[in-house]
Amino acid sequence: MSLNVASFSGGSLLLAWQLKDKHVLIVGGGDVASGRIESVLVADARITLISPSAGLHPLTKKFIAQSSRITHHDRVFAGPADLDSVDMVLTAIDDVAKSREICALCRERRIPVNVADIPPSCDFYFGSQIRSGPLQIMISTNGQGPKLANIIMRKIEEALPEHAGEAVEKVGQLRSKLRERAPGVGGELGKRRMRWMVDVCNAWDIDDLATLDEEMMLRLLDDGWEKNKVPKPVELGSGKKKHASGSHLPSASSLQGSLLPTALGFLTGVAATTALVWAHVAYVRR
Ligand SMILES: C[C@@]1(CC(=O)O)C2=NC(=C\c3[nH]c(c(CCC(=O)O)c3CC(=O)O)Cc3[nH]c(c(CC(=O)O)c3CCC(=O)O)/C=C3\N/C(=C\2)[C@@H](CCC(=O)O)[C@]3(C)CC(=O)O)/[C@H]1CCC(=O)O
Ligand SMILES: NC(=O)c1ccc[n+]([C@@H]2O[C@H](COP(=O)([O-])OP(=O)(O)OC[C@H]3O[C@@H](n4cnc5c(N)ncnc54)[C@H](O)[C@@H]3O)[C@@H](O)[C@H]2O)c1
Repeated sequence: MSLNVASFSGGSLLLAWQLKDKHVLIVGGGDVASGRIESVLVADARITLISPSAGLHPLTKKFIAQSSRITHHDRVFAGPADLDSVDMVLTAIDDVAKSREICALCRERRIPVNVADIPPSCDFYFGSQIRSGPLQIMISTNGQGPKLANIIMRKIEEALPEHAGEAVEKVGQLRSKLRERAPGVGGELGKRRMRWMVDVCNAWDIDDLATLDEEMMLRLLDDGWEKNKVPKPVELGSGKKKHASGSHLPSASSLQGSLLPTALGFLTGVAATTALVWAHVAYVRR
């Protein structure tokens, strides 16, 4: 097969950007900003939100009230000083000239910036998201069809194995236990560790991986890793157990119904929040 290097063009770099404890400035507090807050909170960033209180979306108000990681300034963007020690800027304001001005200030300072719905002022685009625990899927049309990204996301969501997120979580736990037994980076041990993990992932199907509990993981390591083989799920009792909950993958827009209540501790507000989320989702932007 020949390599067509000329076709390696016209896309964007897809990454899982690590924002933990980084400082993200969000300018604006409306409908679009509330979605940005959701995306950034789940990445454990610190958020400064600059937006007059009068224009805050109800969901934005809830986020401000319930997250200690958001600092809200009840005012408009004041200029370059607002960009001090900021790692990323997201603007979602109904003022195109001001948006472009903020973008220019960010670019002078080499701060990555996204200006909602103005592609030339974006260093990166948002996408349609599916999240289930550590499993994260982003659908991007590279600016060509955001609504289509949302439609394709729903189709992928339907096609995913029901317990994919749990399986990923369990594999993560198994890998960290394995690293305790076989620590270090690289070398022969590293190669053997990676080969064994690949074999486990190939030999076990996703639903079986999702049933791994503490005891099964220990047995898998004792009877598998230590003896350089991969026991079948049935040998460890998988397949006999039922999942505690038949969970369907939540989309990013239903995130408040799964991750954020735990993180923000607002169980009592779940019903109201869910209603807001649905209102947010149903909002027709054009
Ligand atoms: C995915 C999603 C993520 C998010 O924003 O969270 C997202 N837009 C979403 C929805 C949406 N946006 C628009 C509509 C109306 C229908 C339509 O126009 O198709 C709908 C549909 C709806 O609202 O239902 C209007 C729109 N959007 C942009 C422009 C400007 C332009 O195209 O020039 C215009 C036209 C303005 C005009 O006409 O004046 C630009 C961008 N929007 C992007 C992301 C980036 C590219 C992502 C990609 O290509 O995949 C990019 C480039 C920059 C950015 O904002 O990051 C989110 C769906 C989340 C979900 O629900 O799953
Ligand atoms: N939601 C939509 O229907 C939609 C669709 C396409 C494009 N957009 C674009 O996305 C952006 C945001 O949309 P939205 O629906 O969230 O708007 P919105 O009107 O609901 O919210 C705008 C927010 O920005 C704040 N704001 C305005 N000027 C500000 C400033 N100088 N400093 C700080 N805050 C300021 C307002 O107080 C408000 O909270 C706009 O550019 C809009 O044109 C929105």
